[in-house]
Amino acid sequence: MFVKVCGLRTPADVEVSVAAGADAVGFVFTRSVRQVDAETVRGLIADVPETVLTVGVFAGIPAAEAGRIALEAGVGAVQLHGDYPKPAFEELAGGPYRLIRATTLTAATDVTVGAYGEDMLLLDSPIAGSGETWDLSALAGSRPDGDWLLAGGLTPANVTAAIEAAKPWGVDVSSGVEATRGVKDHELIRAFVTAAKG
Ligand SMILES: O=C(O)c1ccccc1NCC(=O)[C@H](O)[C@H](O)COP(=O)(O)O
Repeated sequence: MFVKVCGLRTPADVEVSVAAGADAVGFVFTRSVRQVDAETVRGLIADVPETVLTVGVFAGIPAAEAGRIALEAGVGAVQLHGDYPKPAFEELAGGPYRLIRATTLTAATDVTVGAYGEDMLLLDSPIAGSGETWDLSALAGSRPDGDWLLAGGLTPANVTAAIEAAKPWGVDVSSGVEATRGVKDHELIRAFVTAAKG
C-alpha cells in the first residue's frame, strides 16, 4: 500500500513521516492553512531519501506556473488538484516530475489512470483537504485500475475499512493526522502509516 502524507509544513513533520514509512510526502502550494512556499519546501525535502516521492500540490493556478514552482522547490511530482483539463497535464508532460491528477469521482469524466497523461490518479472528497469522507460505495462499477490513491477524511481509525471498501493502490491523508487544522500530530502520522500498511 502506497501511503502519502500531505500538508506537511515543518522539518519534524517530514522526518516523522519518512521514518514512519510514508512513500510520499506532500506540500500544499495553494491558498490554505497548510500553504508553504518553494524555498521552504526546498529546505524541507533536502534530506528526504530518493525512494520517497516529494509532491507539490497545486490548485487554481495555471499548469505552467505550477510546473515552474515545482522546479523551484525541487519536488518529484506535481499534483494538480481540481478542474484541470487534459491540456494542462499535456503542458507538463515530459517535465522532470511525475504527474498526479486529483479529482472527485463525480467530477471526473474519465477515471482511467493515465487518461490525462498522469502517472497517478487521486480520488478525493469534494472539498480537498477538508477531512470530509465521501461515499465509497459510489466506486462500485467505476473503480479505477492501476496506480490510484484514495483520499478524503481518512484517519488512523478508518483507513483499514476504507482500503477494504475501495481497494485503492494507495492512500493519501492530511486532516486525519492533525492535532488542529494545519498542525500535524506526529503520533497520528505514525498510527496512520502503520494502519494503512498493516
Ligand atoms: O490541504 C489543503 O488545504 C488543500 C487545499 C487545496 C487543494 C488541495 C489540498 N490538499 C490536498 C490534500 O491534502 C490531499 O490530497 C487530500 O485532499 C486529503 O485531504 P484530507 O481529507 O484532509 O485527508
